[in-house]
Amino acid sequence: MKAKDKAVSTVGNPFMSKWSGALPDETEEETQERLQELQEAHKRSKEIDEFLQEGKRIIDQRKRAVKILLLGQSESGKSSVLKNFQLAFAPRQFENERIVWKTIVQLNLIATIKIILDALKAEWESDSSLPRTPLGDPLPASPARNLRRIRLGLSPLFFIEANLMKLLCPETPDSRDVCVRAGSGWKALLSARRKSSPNRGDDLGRRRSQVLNNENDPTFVLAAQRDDIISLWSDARVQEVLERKRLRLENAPGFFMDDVARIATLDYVPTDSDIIRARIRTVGIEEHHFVVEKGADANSDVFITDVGGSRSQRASWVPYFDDVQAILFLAPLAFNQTLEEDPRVNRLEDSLDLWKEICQNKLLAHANLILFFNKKDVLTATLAAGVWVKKYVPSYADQPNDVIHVTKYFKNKFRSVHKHLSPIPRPFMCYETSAIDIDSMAVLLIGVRESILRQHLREGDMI
Ligand SMILES: Nc1nc2c(ncn2[C@@H]2O[C@H](COP(=O)(O)OP(=O)(O)OP(=O)(O)O)[C@@H](O)[C@H]2O)c(=O)[nH]1
Ligand SMILES: [Mg+2]
Repeated sequence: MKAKDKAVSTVGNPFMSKWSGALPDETEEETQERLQELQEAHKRSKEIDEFLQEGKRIIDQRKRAVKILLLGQSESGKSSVLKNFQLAFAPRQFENERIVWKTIVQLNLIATIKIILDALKAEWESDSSLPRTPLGDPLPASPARNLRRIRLGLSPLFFIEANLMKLLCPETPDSRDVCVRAGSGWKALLSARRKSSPNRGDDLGRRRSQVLNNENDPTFVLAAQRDDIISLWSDARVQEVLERKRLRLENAPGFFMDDVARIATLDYVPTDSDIIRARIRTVGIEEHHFVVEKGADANSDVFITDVGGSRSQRASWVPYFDDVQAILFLAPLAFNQTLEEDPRVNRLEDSLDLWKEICQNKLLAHANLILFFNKKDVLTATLAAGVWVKKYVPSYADQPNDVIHVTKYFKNKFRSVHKHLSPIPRPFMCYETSAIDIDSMAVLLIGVRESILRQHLREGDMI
């Protein structure tokens, strides 16, 4: 073959175009060989450039990654803040999980219905003082009979609930709340309900095929009993019983009784607000990763670790203190509430004690601590209902019983702990939040992420 037949292309290679001419004393064949080598060297150099570019991109992405640990007592709002993060930064991922939350909202609704029916049963069916019919029914029969009819109609729901709870929380199927063990694949389990069943032989596959079963779907029974549920909740006698028993269900997490007309339908799809308000107790520790989907920081990573906040779970937080840039500590200003796991302990006192432990923990000496005084809406409603802070916190004495003064009082307590117990000085960052206010949370979380990132980059001397 003649040398010019295999002439090497010089297009796109600056060296080649410069050196493509023949050198003195060089045969045409030698010229072509030299050009071939140059071409290969250029290709390798391009590959190295691309490799370095990719490496730089990955390092940049890592540098812009934000790692957050959510801490706080149970029901403080950690998982709700996590959902707000997802909604603000990864709305497509949030959208994909919408179907999962349908079942959780339904389970929350069923749990409340059960509480109401149990309260009524105790009130209306165990009254031995009521005269009885020859068949043993108490008289007057109408409320009790009506209640029994409603309960009968709803009874399939309780089987479904029990089945779902067994599948979702196999370790604590009798728990009052829906609780899910971190890493158990519960989202995959529920999202598969309306998809075809993947034929997996493992535990998740087996549980999936059980959940996939239409008999485990509360939608049909809820839709069929919708009117009864609505009339149950709007019945003045029912409200009177709940009031007398001090069952303030409206203030409980996962309360959806005011939304039954919308939720108990065949085509119900949870809204963003439903999802944020849905209650699931976290058991264990779950690490979440999502990629920012839009904006200047698109494609950067966010890692959020969510923990179970009840007292028995707090010892398991420690291994996660190692590799964290910032801690978001949730402290609801629930001055008049007690812990569910220990009703002798005031929630706010517990939050302050926990805050002390976190502030003085040497492993966390360099972590940014960001305090969220959460459930501000609940505080506002509690004070508006005329509940006096000094009744629960005597040291508050006769200071004004309004949101501004109460918040300031507790903020000062948390600030003082932070100042005196932090092993090394660090700024006190604190925000008043209501995790159910999605729009305000989005604005706040964008700012919080930005400030964590800036601090992280500054510490690493990267800006
Ligand atoms: N009204 C109101 N409800 C809130 C707020 N923040 C959270 N909640 C609700 O409170 C309940 C508990 O919130 P979660 O986020 O599950 O609490 P958590 O801290 O993750 O609790 P554990 O998983 O048990 O540790 C949920 O039903 C939330 O919707 C808030 O600011 N206002
Ligand atoms: Mg949680």
